[in-house]
Amino acid sequence: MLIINPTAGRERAKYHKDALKAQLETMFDFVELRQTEKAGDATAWAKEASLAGFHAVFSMGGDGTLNETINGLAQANRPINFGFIPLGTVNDLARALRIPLHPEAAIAMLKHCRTTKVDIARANDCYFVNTIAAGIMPEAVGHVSIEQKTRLGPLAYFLTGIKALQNHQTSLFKIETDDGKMIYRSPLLIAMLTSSVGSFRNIAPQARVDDGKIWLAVFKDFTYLDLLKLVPEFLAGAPLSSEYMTLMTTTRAKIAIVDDHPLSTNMDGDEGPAFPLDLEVLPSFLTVYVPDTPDAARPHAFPLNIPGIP
Ligand SMILES: Nc1ncnc2c1ncn2[C@@H]1O[C@H](COP(=O)(O)OP(=O)(O)OP(=O)(O)O)[C@@H](O)[C@H]1O
Repeated sequence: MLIINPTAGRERAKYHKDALKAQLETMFDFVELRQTEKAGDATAWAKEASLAGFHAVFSMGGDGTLNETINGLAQANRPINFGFIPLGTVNDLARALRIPLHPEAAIAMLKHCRTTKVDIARANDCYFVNTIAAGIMPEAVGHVSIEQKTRLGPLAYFLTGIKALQNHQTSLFKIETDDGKMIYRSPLLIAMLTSSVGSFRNIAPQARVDDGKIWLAVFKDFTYLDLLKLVPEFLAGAPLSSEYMTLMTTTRAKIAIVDDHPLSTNMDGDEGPAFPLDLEVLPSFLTVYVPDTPDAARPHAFPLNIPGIP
């Protein structure tokens, strides 16, 4: 089954859907193409395909479409292959798996592909494949406009987030992991499964898509001087030091907000479930089509995130 979001990535799917279907017809006996009409379609159809015993589900769209499709596969909980053609602004999973960010190249990649295992995680009754984040920064990036995304690419999220961090709004988080209970006051908390977060690789560069771990970063409050020092280093690809965050790994986490200030979450780029969060990794749940090169699951070496350059 091929699920396409015709509105994703500034409606670019129409230019690529025929080539993708034709490529898939060389790989499978039968390809059913469906185009989403609303939120929830990709989840329902991926689940339907999985329960019906389809060999594979492919999706073409941004991170929202990817997340919806994965939720359908997780709800069905059957063995099935998964492939995707990125059309969005950030495309963290594609970056982490070295799937080309240009649709034509990603379709061509399917001529010489293999499958690899990828972890997903459950957050309450939803699933994610990249990140779940909470704090002033993810709340702000939820309001980035299509114009900003078009003009600046992933930098639109970064600049909006940095601006928001200057508000110094923090929350008191109670975190229970494999290592025990902790309390942190923090402006930003990110749980990650891959090394690519908002297209950057500085937070948990060691994370592997199949390491069976949730990487949890709890940030310290940033002063103006911290930001001045940090931003150029961050943009140049330097890993973030423990001076600015506590980084831990776990297979489960329960996270609650202790103070009264309500906070929403952002999951794979869209609004996520509400606190308290119950996180659990599902190791190697997905079997994903990736380039047939030995280093396919390694991160890109290129550290700078220049809009339009993968
Ligand atoms: N036909 C449709 N019309 C409007 N919205 C749709 C339609 N089909 C799906 N959607 C919704 O569009 C949302 C956004 O899609 P997606 O994130 O894939 O694209 P995008 O916003 O262009 O990508 P990015 O955020 O990475 O730039 C999805 O979460 C989905 O619920």
